[in-house]
Amino acid sequence: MAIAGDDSNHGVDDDARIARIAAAITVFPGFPKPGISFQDVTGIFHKPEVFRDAIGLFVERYKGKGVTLVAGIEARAFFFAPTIALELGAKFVPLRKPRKLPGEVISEEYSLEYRTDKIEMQIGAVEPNDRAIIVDDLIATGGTLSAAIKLLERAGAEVVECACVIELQELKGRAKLGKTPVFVLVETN
Ligand SMILES: O=P(O)(O)OC[C@H]1O[C@H](OP(=O)(O)OP(=O)(O)O)[C@H](O)[C@@H]1O
Ligand SMILES: Nc1ncnc2[nH]cnc12
Repeated sequence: MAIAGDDSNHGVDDDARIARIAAAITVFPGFPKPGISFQDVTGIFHKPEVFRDAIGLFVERYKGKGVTLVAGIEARAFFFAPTIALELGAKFVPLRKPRKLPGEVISEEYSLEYRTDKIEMQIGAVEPNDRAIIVDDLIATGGTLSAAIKLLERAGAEVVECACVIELQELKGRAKLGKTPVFVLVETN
């Protein structure tokens, strides 16, 4: 597993934090079905210092950038996104699987590595001047984040960037996200 390189802000302390995060990720070959090597982030939460490393790297990147909304995609982004939002003083907006959110919602369908799915968002959650980041644990084909960007933009928000812990580079998911940049901590195949 390679450690994601970044631009000028990337320091020795960042490398140490990213190395601890990479070491806490476990790969499960053949889960949830043959041919998939599942990248499991739950080990990050078994070590509070590593959880702090991950939250710190995201918060340091977005502090002072005028981010007003942090969206997180069900389910695994929910481990990270509310804490990042709290630290940034931004609102957290959950993007959920179908029929989980009450009230008026908008939805987007998408296909991913091993199935198709749909995500929904409550429309009252977003205001026209919101500057959003979208958090997820992992970008694979990019289908999920692409649908998430569409939801936020349909509701009038500006999506500043997507932020993920892991990128599966071989699947070239970033190419699906158009002009929206992606910041990742750990790159792998
Ligand atoms: O880039 P993509 O190909 O779209 O794949 C990435 C998405 O797949 C996983 O979620 P999943 O839909 O498996 O949901 P879960 O977190 O509920 O298991 C992962 O947490 C991302 O959200
Ligand atoms: N290989 C993978 N590991 C974990 N989550 C995923 N979502 C899509 N592909 C995945």
